[in-house]
Amino acid sequence: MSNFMKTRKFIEFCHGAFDNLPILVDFLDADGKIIYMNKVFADFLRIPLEDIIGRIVTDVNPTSKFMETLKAQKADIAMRHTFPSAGKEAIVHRIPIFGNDGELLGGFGMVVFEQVDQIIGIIKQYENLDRELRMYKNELAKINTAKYSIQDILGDSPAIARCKKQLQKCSGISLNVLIFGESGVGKELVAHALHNLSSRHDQPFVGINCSAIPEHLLESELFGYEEGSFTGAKRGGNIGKFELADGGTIFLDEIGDMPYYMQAKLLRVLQEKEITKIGGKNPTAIDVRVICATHKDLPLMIKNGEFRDDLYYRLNVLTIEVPPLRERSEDISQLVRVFLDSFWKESGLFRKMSKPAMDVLRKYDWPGNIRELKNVVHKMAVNADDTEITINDLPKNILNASFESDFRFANMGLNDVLRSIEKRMIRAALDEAKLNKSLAAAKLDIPRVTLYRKMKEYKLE
Ligand SMILES: Nc1ncnc2c1ncn2[C@@H]1O[C@H](COP(=O)(O)OP(=O)(O)OP(=O)(O)O)[C@@H](O)[C@H]1O
Repeated sequence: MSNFMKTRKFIEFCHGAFDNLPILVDFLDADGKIIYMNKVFADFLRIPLEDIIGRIVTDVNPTSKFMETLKAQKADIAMRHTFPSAGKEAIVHRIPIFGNDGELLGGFGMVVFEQVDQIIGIIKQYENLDRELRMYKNELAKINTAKYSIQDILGDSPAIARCKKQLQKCSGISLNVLIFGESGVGKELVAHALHNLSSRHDQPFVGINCSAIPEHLLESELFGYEEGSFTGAKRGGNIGKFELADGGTIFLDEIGDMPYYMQAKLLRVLQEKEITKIGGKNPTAIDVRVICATHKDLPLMIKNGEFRDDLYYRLNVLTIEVPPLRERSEDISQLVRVFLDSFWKESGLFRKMSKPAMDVLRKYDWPGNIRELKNVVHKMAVNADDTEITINDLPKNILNASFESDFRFANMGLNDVLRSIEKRMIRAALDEAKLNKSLAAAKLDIPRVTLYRKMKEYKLE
């Protein structure tokens, strides 16, 4: 072998292998004599090739450390080295070559980066990309977090206390959860709180509303797609919500609106614990807790052939029922107070609810639940002329419903009903006017003397 490196055959081999490569390469014999160098290396050194071959490496390049490498018989990998003739600092490999018996045959040299500035540039570019990536990851983490905790679920009524107790129980068990309840009762809030109470709280929480995504996009939203899997697919493909939620929780809101064929795909994901992107060949394992919510009657949907029973049984392991607001009217005053406080913070306008107005709100049966209550309170706060929101600021439908519910079963004649309404309105106006008769008369839009007469008549003095 020692002979072979010095043979013409070896030099011919080097010419064939390295002459046309754009990589800077040379070979030395065991004494440090350069036996081969390709032209790109000689050009880099700015020394004619014929003045290099056959000379000791330090004669060609006085700063060379190759003699030390040969002496130490140990490779120097990715070393910084200055080539004075080129006027450049480069990164080089110096590798000793050994024969079968372990004897030193020579050395192989290679310039990895011709200029250290190049790598510094590459490192800077990499650092910038890394910084950008971290920024996007942070942004993504901010989007994919559960915003609400159990403390945000207001109310102390027995109905909501039962719900919160069940929530706490479910949070400790890492199984899928189905949340059900009417629209606007706070199912999404419960899902957030459930994630925040669970052991996955520092992992992503990714929500998707199955009814808000067009049917043909739902699969790619959930599972992602590979590049070129359909016309209009983005370069590099797209990551799906399940993958985004890996390690954490996915919240599938309005699960009752998931198309039937997608229900089968979801069931497969729950069973196999892996997802396959659209256009992808290999499944990826995922560890995601699934929380679903619906206001629909899933057993009825199963009967009608609209929801898969196998998926239902898979999802229905742990359930939380969120009660409608009409079953927890004790909580209304607290909710109103908190909504008015947040309105104050947002708008700078201080408002409080008068007692008669609050009484009506408490009696109303709120088909739109807390969402409706929140909207109504905010609207009344905006429209009120004074800091106190009065009965006059109530939406007509709520006021009418309040009177209707009072008189529907009362078995009273029209005159009695009218008198009762009149008496109640006068009492409310007096309450709100803090017994200031002129103000109360103005509120009722009647002369003061009429108010006095009616107060006497209804014994409201
Ligand atoms: N217990 C609660 N305390 C405070 N705010 C609540 C409570 N429950 C619900 N809300 C508020 O009511 C609104 C509706 O809640 P949410 O969206 O969670 O209801 P939902 O049951 O998921 O409705 P849908 O079925 O229409 O999706 C939100 O603004 C939410 O912040």
